[in-house]
Amino acid sequence: MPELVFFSGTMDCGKSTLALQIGHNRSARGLQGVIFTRDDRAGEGKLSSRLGLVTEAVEATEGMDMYKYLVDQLSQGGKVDYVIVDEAQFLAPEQIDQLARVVDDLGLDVFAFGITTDFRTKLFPGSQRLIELADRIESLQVEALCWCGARATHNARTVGGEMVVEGAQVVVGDVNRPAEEVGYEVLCRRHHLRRMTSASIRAGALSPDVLPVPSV
Ligand SMILES: Nc1ncnc2c1ncn2[C@@H]1O[C@H](COP(=O)(O)OP(=O)(O)O)[C@@H](O)[C@H]1O
Ligand SMILES: Cc1cn([C@H]2C[C@H](O)[C@@H](COP(=O)(O)O)O2)c(=O)[nH]c1=O
Repeated sequence: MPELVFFSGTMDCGKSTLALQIGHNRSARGLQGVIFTRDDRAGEGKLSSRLGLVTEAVEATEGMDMYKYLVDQLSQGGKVDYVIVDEAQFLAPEQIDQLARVVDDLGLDVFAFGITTDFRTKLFPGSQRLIELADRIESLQVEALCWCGARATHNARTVGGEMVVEGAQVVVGDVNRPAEEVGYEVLCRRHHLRRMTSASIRAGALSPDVLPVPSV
């Protein structure tokens, strides 16, 4: 049975890498996929992983009918065996509905990848709809870690190392950016709720929340 699968996790947990691996393994067996993405850091029409791999993709622009796009491909004689969607959190809920129709009416597997919540711990509309409609939700096995060593579950936005909790929901960016830039850091819930980033911990020096460092 074809499925709509949502691979979700924090930033930097390997979602795009897995998307590329799934595409590679299928194309190695002669299957042809359509890869969609939206607002990838590498630029329009790219799906990129921090491991250095990048592939061409179809930019899922605002208002694009993804079901119609695939029907058009098929009716023009194109071969489509599966669909990959990266940065799926940025899609509109209607586009997730279109992806569900791709599974149900066109019989194609759809593998969607995205972060669940934004820097304020609120669901992205696209992710919310995926949680509502997906046949399966998968957490990635390689877990990103908070500075304290616990599993990172939330995404923080930082400016000058300080966590911010106000601003636009969508600001394309990356982890490990220079302090003066807008950046992101993955944190455990405890430290997200306390607004404790790695930079604020360094600035605050000794804190009971910092892992003990063994003396050499
Ligand atoms: N230099 C590196 N060596 C090994 N693994 C790395 C390196 N840089 C990044 N990674 C791996 O890549 C992961 C991020 O992959 P990526 O697919 O870009 O994440 P996501 O799409 O979830 O944001 C990191 O969690 C880490 O496991
Ligand atoms: C938390 C959060 C993230 N974003 C942006 C930042 C990145 O461009 C992407 C996530 O990409 P990744 O491959 O999963 O690292 O989302 C945002 O716009 N708003 C946010 O709140």
